[in-house]
Amino acid sequence: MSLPRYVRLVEVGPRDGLQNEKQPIRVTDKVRLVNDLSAAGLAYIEVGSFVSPKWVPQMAGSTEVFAGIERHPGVTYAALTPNLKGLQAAIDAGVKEVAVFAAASESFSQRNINCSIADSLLRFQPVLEMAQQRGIRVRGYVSCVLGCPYDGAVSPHQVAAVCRELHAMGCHEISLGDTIGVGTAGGVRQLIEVVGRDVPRERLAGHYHDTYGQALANIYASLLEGIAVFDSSVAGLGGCPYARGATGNVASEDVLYLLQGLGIETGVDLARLIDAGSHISKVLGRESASRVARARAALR
Ligand SMILES: CC(C)(COP(=O)([O-])OP(=O)([O-])OC[C@H]1O[C@@H](n2cnc3c(N)ncnc32)[C@H](O)[C@@H]1OP(=O)([O-])[O-])[C@@H](O)C(=O)NCCC(=O)NCCSC(=O)C[C@@](C)(O)CC(=O)[O-]
Repeated sequence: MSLPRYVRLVEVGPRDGLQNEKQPIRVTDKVRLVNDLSAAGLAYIEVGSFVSPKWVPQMAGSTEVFAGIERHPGVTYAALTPNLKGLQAAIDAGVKEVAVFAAASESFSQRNINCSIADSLLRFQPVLEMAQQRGIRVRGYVSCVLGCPYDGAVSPHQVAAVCRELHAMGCHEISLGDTIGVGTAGGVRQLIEVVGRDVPRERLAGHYHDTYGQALANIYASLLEGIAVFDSSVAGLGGCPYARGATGNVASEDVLYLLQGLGIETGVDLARLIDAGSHISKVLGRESASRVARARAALR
């Protein structure tokens, strides 16, 4: 299969990246990050999530973040909403695209959203219905598509079953989450081959954490399988609060460098993206996890 000419990058740094931070991060710093990312040309930014503050305290200020950001035409500013309460808060904050999040493994589902996979799908049904009535698009996530921190191996058929349900419910896109970054290129190709029988490949996205250093290889493998949407996190921010030892998503700068090398368009400016990552890394008091950002910094 030939490579796509254009790839859409879904920037998840402000949400997936920051949700795991223990230190308080000011709303103004989160707002600055989102604005820097849209200035860099990212057309899809996951700004925050409307979840229980007892479960993920760092996302508690999402309403304030949405109120503070500049909203540019053509840019999607999205949020996670696990239930109707979350959706209502997102609507009140003027959010136009939300995401529901399921898992392919039972234990992760219980730890992350306190219910079974089947119950989570039942809970998402009214979220999808209300969102559709309000003209809000819904993305679906499936976690642990290549392995679970509690249950171990996860079969592609388990993943396909959850993806099929989310797609049938009306999710316009399903993001395949390698939550603990254990996947390899071979496993990714097999996964897409199986899931692609139930959900068209143009409706799938890759969401790869870099815990085992495989994320870029997994993206390349996905490109070869016809996937053209990837989630990534500026400066490689992140980790998952319900997956011990998980690192951040693959760094957006590194993905962009890969795609530029393949001649694939994204609309994102690498220098401005590196600046955005450098600023938030300073705020957090640590070095960027992006290899490209570090290499460029060493040249200065
Ligand atoms: C789903 C629940 C709420 C169930 O949690 P629960 O305790 O079963 O829910 P509940 O309905 O019994 O409510 C308990 C309390 O939470 C409140 N509550 C209930 N809902 C909300 C809401 N939306 N916003 C704010 N508050 C809420 C509710 O009002 C109540 O408050 P109380 O009466 O005790 O004061 C909880 O488990 C939760 O919030 N989980 C979120 C976990 C999370 O955000 N994880 C990270 C995102 S997933 C991820 O990162 C993976 C991904 C997507 O990136 C892909 C990958 O890499 O795998």
